Amino acid sequence: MNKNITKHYGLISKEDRQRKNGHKSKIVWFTGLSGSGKSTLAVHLERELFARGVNTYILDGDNMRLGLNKDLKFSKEDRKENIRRLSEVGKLFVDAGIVVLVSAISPFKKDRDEARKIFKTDEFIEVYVKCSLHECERRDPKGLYKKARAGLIKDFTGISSPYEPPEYPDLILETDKESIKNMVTRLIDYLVDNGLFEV
Ligand SMILES: Nc1ncnc2c1ncn2[C@@H]1O[C@H](COP(=O)(O)OS(=O)(=O)O)[C@@H](OP(=O)(O)O)[C@H]1O
Ligand SMILES: Nc1ncnc2c1ncn2[C@@H]1O[C@H](COP(=O)(O)OP(=O)(O)O)[C@@H](O)[C@H]1O
Repeated sequence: MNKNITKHYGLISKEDRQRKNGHKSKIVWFTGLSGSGKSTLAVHLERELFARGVNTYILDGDNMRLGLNKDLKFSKEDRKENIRRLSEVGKLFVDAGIVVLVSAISPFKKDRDEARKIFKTDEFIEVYVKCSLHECERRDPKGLYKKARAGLIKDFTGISSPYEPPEYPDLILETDKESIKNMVTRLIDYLVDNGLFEV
């Protein structure tokens, strides 16, 4: 921390923005294996929230790695930095009054816990997108498991790099057992029951 840096405060607060928007701002953090269904759930949840007048934005690991995070690879250190940046960008969105949906493998518990720490308790919702490796590999929507098994991708999560499941996620969605529609309904119910529209 540079002691010569001073924080500046605006005249409009996060709470002012939430009141104007008619909803709280939150970060919904989807974690799970590649192919578990994080992006699919995020886009379907966004559509349902949008239909209810909620201001949303998706931060997708893959997409962020095409821009802001293009200097990062998949070592443990780079994944840590990836998650740190996603959480910091997510915090800016939450400050701006948005419900931000993060879709990132985020395989390490410590990195997810660090991300959670920079938010208020009820702002950060960890969603474990649970799906067996066998099923993710069967889906293989981008053909990456096939490449990883052939040794063409190093440090591939689930194959040659670990995934640490969350111990106490706020929600568990089992995408090899439940329909997308049901899971999105559960997500919306969770958000509403936890005060999304109470501003
Ligand atoms: N080695 C390796 N391991 C895992 N994933 C890989 C790898 N190389 C490329 N990809 C593609 O990158 C996407 C994961 O990026 P993330 O930013 O979500 O990863 S992480 O949170 O930093 O672990 C991931 O996207 P999803 O399949 O949507 O999860 C893959 O498309
Ligand atoms: N119940 C389900 N929930 C989410 N995705 C599912 C489900 N059933 C099948 N799928 C499919 O699994 C794949 C998941 O891919 P994706 O959403 O890109 O995962 P991730 O973002 O975790 O890598 C998609 O092709 C999706 O259509």
